[in-house]
Amino acid sequence: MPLSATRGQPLTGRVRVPGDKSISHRALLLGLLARGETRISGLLEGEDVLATAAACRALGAEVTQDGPGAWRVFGVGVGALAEPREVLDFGNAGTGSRLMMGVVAGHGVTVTFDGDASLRKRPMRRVLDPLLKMGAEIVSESEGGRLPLVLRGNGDPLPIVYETPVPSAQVKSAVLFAGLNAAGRTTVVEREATRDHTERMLAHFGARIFVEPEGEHGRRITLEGRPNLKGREVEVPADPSSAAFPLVAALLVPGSDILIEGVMLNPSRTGLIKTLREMGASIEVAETRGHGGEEVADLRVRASVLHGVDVPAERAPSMIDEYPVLAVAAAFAKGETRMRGLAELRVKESDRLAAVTAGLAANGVDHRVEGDDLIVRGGRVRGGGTVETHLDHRIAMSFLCMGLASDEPVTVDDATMIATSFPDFVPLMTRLGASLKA
Ligand SMILES: O=C(O)C1=C[C@@H](OP(=O)(O)O)[C@@H](O)[C@H](O)C1
Ligand SMILES: C=C(OP(=O)(O)O)C(=O)O
Repeated sequence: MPLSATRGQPLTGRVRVPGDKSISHRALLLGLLARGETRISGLLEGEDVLATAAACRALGAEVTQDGPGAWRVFGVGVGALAEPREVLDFGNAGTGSRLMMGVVAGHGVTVTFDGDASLRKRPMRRVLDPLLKMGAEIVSESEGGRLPLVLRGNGDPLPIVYETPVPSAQVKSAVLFAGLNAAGRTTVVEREATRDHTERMLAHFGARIFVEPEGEHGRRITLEGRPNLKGREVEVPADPSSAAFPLVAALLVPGSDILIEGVMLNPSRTGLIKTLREMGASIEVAETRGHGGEEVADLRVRASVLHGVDVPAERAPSMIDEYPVLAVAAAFAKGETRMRGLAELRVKESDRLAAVTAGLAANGVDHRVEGDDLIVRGGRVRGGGTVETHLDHRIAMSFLCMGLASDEPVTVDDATMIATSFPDFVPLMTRLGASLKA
């Protein structure tokens, strides 16, 4: 399903983007692992999260939808998962599949994991390596530790101390979830702090978890095994990674002035806002308040003249999914933007470094890659190109934002994957005044 974006009127109005994807996956998983009822409001009903809901059902939870975003999970408790009869198909979702591998690894069940063509290409060894140390076994796997694979968990996993080799909240979370059923303390050390939603939610559900600083940018997280998790209420705040699209579009389309309501501002997720402000973006943060254990605020965004900046590598974990849309912003910024340390972009839903550079090239944007750095020379954007999305929602949405401000329209070859994380992207952007057409 191709989709094109055309330059038009300024974007105006007030919108609310859907619930945070990372928190939505975790709310369902903790619901499964807690005893009793977990009530979730604001759940992201994107395909990635719905796949996790189906997997939780297959492992024994009762998962029901009461209304839009309102879900209930009757969990089985740590140690009591049922062995699923069917293959767990996680579709496009790295987070759902990898976090669930952690859950399964700490239980005496054997589970087949699969996903779409994109997920089948993504590396799973980074998660499997620590899980094997904890006593899980790989019954079968595809080449290079990829899906489809069969994982046999261990009902008495070993508590380990694990230093993550790459900054990854998914790896950290998988180890902590496996450690839930271990008799003892599981510790994860990360040299660069990544999003901390798992830690916050484990504490919310009643686990004992301790977080200490480690080195200059890292953390040491220790979880006491075999907690008695109890069902809780979870309010999912609006996803800053989804807010990034209307936000950048409003900065780029002259005359725009929009308000994005209640966006989560967890510091482990706000690298994009910080960077855009350094570039000269007008982003006002108002009505800061608490919501579901997170800070949220309304963001007023006005069209701005941007200039290039140097984005340090240590900021990457706090904006890892936002580089495609930052590259689009950089294409319109005066001068050079250097984004450092983007190696992890190569193993997302697509090779995002390759997909972004191909999209920039197709639309006449001057850029180069040096090692793991992407350098974009911005200014006026010609547009007129067709961008291959490679089953990647963020590539699709980022380049549609480009087309809203470029001289010629920008087309993405396939917009279907947008439904994985932001099902109402097109109607929401259209309400703001964007011209998006099939
Ligand atoms: O834990 C999470 O919810 C996520 C962690 C990040 O992946 P990595 O752990 O691979 O960095 C991020 O890219 C992904 O969209 C969501
Ligand atoms: C990388 C992403 O998600 P996941 O790893 O869950 O597929 C993303 O949403 O940008």
